[in-house]
Amino acid sequence: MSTTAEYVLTYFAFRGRAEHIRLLLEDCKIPYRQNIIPDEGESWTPVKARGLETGEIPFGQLPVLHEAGTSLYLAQSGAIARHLARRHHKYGQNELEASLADMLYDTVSDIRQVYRDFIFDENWQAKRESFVSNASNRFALLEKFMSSRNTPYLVGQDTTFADYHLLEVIHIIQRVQSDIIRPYSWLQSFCQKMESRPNIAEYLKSSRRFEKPVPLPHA
Ligand SMILES: N[C@@H](CCC(=O)N[C@@H](CS)C(=O)NCC(=O)O)C(=O)O
Repeated sequence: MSTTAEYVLTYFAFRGRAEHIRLLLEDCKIPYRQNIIPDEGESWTPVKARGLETGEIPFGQLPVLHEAGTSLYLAQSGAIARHLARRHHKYGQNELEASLADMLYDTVSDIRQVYRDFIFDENWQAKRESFVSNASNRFALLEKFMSSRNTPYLVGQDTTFADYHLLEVIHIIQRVQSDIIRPYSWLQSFCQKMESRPNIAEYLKSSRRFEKPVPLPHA
């Protein structure tokens, strides 16, 4: 990571909603600095209050991306991913590809939401089977869509911001069910391609990568 950071990404000490942004930054070798808030409790409360006051955390939630040398403090993980994608050529080659990237990003967000609902459910143990079945059905639909398109990445020959989101969502769901994408050959080959991109492979092994998706013992 460069010391002359172009971007500062503020988030907590876990993967959460920042991870696909980190993956994009890392894959594109975009200089950035992480401003890590140790937890969502004691250390966060004063940071949030100050961030709301100064406008540096505009809606009191993280992640926030700050562009060095500007007054831009961008909240909302989807807006941040799209902003970086526009700036760094990860939004497809034309309007049609951009729209496909949007659709697929939102489709992946829906799968992530199913995962979130499951892990934050106090009866998560009882709901494990139905979660796995729901997630697998959603992956099956994505597999069918992608098999008919037959591109190496979601939109085409190169990655878009949607691909980093999908990789992370597969990774977090594999922690619940390690063979979740075994029936799906496109998804398997996608994962292999993403994980073997040199900058991603290096990042996944690095100390910059947080192990936990969220700070829950079962996640
Ligand atoms: N829609 C927002 C949701 C952001 C969000 O829920 N952030 C959580 C962490 S994942 C947060 O900041 N929680 C602390 C709080 O709300 O005080 C996004 O995608 O960025």
